[in-house]
Amino acid sequence: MNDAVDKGCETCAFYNAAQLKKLGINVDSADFVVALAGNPNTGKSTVFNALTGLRQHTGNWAGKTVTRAEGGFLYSDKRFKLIDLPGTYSLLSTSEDEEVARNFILFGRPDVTVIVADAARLERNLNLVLQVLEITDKAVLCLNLMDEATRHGIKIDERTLAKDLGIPVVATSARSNEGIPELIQTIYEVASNQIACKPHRIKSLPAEVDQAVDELSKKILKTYPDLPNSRWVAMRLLDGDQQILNALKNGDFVSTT
Ligand SMILES: Nc1nc2c(ncn2[C@@H]2O[C@H](COP(=O)(O)OP(=O)(O)OP(=O)(O)O)[C@@H](O)[C@H]2O)c(=O)[nH]1
Ligand SMILES: [Mg+2]
Repeated sequence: MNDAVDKGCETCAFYNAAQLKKLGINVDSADFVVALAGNPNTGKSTVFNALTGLRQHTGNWAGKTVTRAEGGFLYSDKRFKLIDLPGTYSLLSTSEDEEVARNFILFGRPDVTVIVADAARLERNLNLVLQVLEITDKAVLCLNLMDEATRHGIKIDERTLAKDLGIPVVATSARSNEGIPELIQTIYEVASNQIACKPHRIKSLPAEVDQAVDELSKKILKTYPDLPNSRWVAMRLLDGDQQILNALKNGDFVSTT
């Protein structure tokens, strides 16, 4: 299909092309795949439109009633494919929307996941941010609706937030295009590994649970050595997550070169 596949390029989207195809995304013409996640009504589609302009189309996720929008943009000679995920408050897969969003981040392994958060209601948005960071290590927090936050007298220390979360934070007011050029530049830098993310992960588990997660995680890594989130997968298995169990059985975690 492409040279990159033959070379087994581990840094670009082609590496995972077959898995993405299974999820209904054709990445034949993309260098990087970017997912847009976030709580409902945080401006994901507005950010998506600002990034992709008219280069987009919509359909449904395979076998689901959930709509899917995908589009693209070109930056620094690289082609970015963007997927607008359904808005969710969590990734525990208790609804079709959550299942779609989680499966895409987990099995589609986008090069970058942009989490769009409402800057005026940051605290309630952080739950999803932390869940996404348990699954993927390449992410950008887009603090959208900054104009609304400012109007309410809310100030956010973006630097400290970025340091605490371990990922870059970009403030935007997507409706008026503010911050969008900075967001594009940051997506590019994370995709091309110029910015290294060190996402915050839960560390304070009770000792026994921690040990069980550790042991199971090591076993998972033996079978799937390139899995970036084996501890998260181990935690879900210990929690009796049937979907994750099935995914392990079906080999959905294998990157398909
Ligand atoms: N003031 C202001 N309004 C915004 C901004 N971004 C988006 N909006 C508005 O917020 C509303 C929701 O935006 P959407 O882009 O549909 O949000 P969404 O996250 O895609 O929503 P769902 O897909 O339903 O989860 C719309 O009325 C937008 O015009 C912004 O930066 N500032
Ligand atoms: Mg939307």
